[in-house]
Amino acid sequence: MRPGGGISPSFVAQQRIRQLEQKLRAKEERIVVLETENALLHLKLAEFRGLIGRDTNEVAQLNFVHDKQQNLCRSTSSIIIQVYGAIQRLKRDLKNLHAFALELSRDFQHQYKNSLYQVLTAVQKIQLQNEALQTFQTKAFDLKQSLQEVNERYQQEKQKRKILHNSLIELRGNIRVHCRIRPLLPFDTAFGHSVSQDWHRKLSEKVAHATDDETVLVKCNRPGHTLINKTFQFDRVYSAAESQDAVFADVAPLLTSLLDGYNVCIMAYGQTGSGKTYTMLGPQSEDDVTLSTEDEPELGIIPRATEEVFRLISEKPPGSHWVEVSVVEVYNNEIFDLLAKDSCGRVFGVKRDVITTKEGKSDVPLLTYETVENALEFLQLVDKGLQLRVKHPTLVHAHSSRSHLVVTLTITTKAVSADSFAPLWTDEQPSQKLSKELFCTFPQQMKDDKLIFPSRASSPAQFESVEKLKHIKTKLQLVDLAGSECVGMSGVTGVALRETSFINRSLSALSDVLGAIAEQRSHIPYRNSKLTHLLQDSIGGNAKLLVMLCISPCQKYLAESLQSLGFGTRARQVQRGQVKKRNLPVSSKSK
Ligand SMILES: Nc1ncnc2c1ncn2[C@@H]1O[C@H](COP(=O)(O)OP(=O)(O)OP(=O)(O)O)[C@@H](O)[C@H]1O
Repeated sequence: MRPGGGISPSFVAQQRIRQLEQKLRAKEERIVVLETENALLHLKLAEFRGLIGRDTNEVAQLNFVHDKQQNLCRSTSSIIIQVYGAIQRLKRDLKNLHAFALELSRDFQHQYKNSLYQVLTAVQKIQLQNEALQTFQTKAFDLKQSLQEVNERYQQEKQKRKILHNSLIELRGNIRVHCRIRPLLPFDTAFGHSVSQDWHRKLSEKVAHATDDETVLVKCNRPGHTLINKTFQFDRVYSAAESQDAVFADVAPLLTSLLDGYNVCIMAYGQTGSGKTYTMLGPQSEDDVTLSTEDEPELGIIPRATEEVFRLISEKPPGSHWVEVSVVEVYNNEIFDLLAKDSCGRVFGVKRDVITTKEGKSDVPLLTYETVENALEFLQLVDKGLQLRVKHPTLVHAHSSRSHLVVTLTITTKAVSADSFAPLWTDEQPSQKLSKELFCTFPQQMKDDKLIFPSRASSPAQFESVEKLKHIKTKLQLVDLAGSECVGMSGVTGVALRETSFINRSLSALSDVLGAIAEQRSHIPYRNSKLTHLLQDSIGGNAKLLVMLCISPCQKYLAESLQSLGFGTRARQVQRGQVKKRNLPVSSKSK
């Protein structure tokens, strides 16, 4: 301190120095502390560095792991994204599916309802139908019963019809004569130059007329004689205008008799060129004898009758009837089989003979019979036969048939036990129907011929053997006779004259047979000619004969026409007796 009390500068400086020194010491202490702390920190730093060194590895490892995890994370998240996408899609699909399922379910329910409704409607319908069915069944039963009654009545009526039909035919006569006057044709007016105009006119004049359905008027105006009108009565007379249809309409009922068990013969008689072949077969052209079904309205009796026979058979039980055909010509009193074939299958006329069997029937041994199923097959066969038929030109016309043509249809009917049919039509076997049919058709024969067997055939085989036992045969003989003529008119000489002589002789034998039948002579001279011998079963007491007289209308043929009308009148006088049905069943082999 400074005397006077004031503080010297040195003191202050000292003070200051001391303070500074104190500060310095404090700083140094602080430095020591800090250095210590620094050393400690270095230590710690070293320690930490060591630690850091270790941690760096760990960090590297961790980094590696981290990277890996990050990679994993990345791939996982892409998978997650994919899975998410898939889930989204799945969700969408599921949603669609659900919607679809809902739709389906709605549809199903709708359909189910519809089906249920339909089933219910169907059930209702079925119930209604069942009721209707029951009503129908009741009605059917009633109808069945009335049908049965109607059937029974039908059978009775059928029997009555047959009886009436046959009575009618019998009333008309078992030998019926029809007369057909053909139109005037160009060859009727063809004369040589030697004939004067006057004669020409006279000879062409029409002298035969149909005055009504049963009468022929002939104006006989012969030179040097007074005019006489002659009338002839027949069962039916056809004028020139009448068609083949009209002619056949009167023939057809005879065919019903054929299936009723009678032999039937239809023959055309008349002079050369009078229309016999036209009436029996139909028109035939110059060089073709073919029977054509195309020209139907013109077809003659033979094709029409065959058609009708097959139609009638079609109404019978199937297989109960069959038809065989033979075609023969009688030429110069010899029989020729026109269906016989040579080894190459060609047809050629083979001479045959006619005999009388033990049963008194006529038979032609070795004659060819062809089974036919229909009219067409028949026509084809007849056509073949016709190609062989002998024809020569005469003064009357160019295609005169010089032989008698006999076409025979043999109808065989199976005869079976009559007691083998059931009482009802329904549920019966065809064979039973057949036996019933046969019993209705041939009641008398089946009884007379003891075709009713003691007991019902118990097995089909037995029945079959029974069926094979008996056959009933009936014959339809269709005859186109050769022309009856005066030798002068036909203008023939030599071989042709001999033919004409044979023709006339056989026609005269036919007339004699009809005359003997008319006079009820005990002996009928069937065997006087091959023609009558051949036709024996179809003319006479047990058969129905239709003679179709064919007449040329003009004066030129007056003599021949009168001769034919005389023949017809004689045939018509044959006593009209009861005809017996054929009652002898014959074995199928005897032909
Ligand atoms: N009703 C008729 N209508 C039309 N033409 C007919 C008639 N009748 C016969 N004819 C014709 O007269 C000609 C002679 O007839 P057809 O050949 O049938 O006589 P035919 O009596 O059989 O003679 P033949 O005995 O000489 O064989 C034939 O051309 C035939 O077509």
